[in-house]
Amino acid sequence: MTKLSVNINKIATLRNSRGGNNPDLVKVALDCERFGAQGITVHPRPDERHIRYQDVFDLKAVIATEFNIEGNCREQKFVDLVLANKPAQVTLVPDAEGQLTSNHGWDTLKHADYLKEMVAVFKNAGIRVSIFVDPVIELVEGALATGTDRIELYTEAYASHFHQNQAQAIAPYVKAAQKASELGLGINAGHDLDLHNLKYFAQNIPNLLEVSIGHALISDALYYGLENTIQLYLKQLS
Ligand SMILES: CC(=O)[C@@H](O)[C@H](O)COP(=O)(O)O
Ligand SMILES: NCC(=O)COP(=O)(O)O
Repeated sequence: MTKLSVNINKIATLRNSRGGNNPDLVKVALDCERFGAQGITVHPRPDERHIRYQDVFDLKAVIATEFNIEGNCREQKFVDLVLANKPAQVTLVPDAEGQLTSNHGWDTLKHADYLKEMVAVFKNAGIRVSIFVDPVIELVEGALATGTDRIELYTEAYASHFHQNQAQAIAPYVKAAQKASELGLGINAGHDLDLHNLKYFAQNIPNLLEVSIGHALISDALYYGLENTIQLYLKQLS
């Protein structure tokens, strides 16, 4: 079964736009769980433009499903935040300073020693680790050498090519996932997954453990409502 983790960054973006507590991030997270989401994902960024560091503490205190914190482990503040909260999973993303959104995975070969060190820091604290990677066989092999439990396949390229040629768009992901499975790595995926492209992805990627979805899901909720939207996404995964 593939778990749906709802990324609630966009709820925090909306809240922050007026400075108050509407919408209430913690309430939305609890509602996502109540409506069937099997996890909550946040991706705090150093400028706290959406998720604030305090949000992570507030969420950790109440979340009953899987809590996944994504971010840049080169920021000491991020490392401290994760270690203080001990989520079920940390996803290491190589964010550049000030970037709009995540736009690449880790070069697990070039940064092998550094990643090995960071994976050990989190695993020693009992936190499952996932490394964000592009769908490239050599990078999946590089991930194995870091000691990570899982990889998260960066799906932007799949999503952007899906409407032109589905088979071509998914081909590198199938190969990367087959390699990961062969090596015993767990497989997550995310970025720009939506109601159009999710089913095909989930049907074609072997052993897909989890998808984290934010932007499209929260946008769809404007039309369908949050409860219906979560059900629609779960249906794509069933
Ligand atoms: C790693 C990933 O693909 C998502 O977490 C994405 O980066 C969301 O971050 P933003 O909401 O800041 O775009
Ligand atoms: N890890 C990907 C994620 O959490 C959500 O990305 P997106 O759906 O907002 O593109």
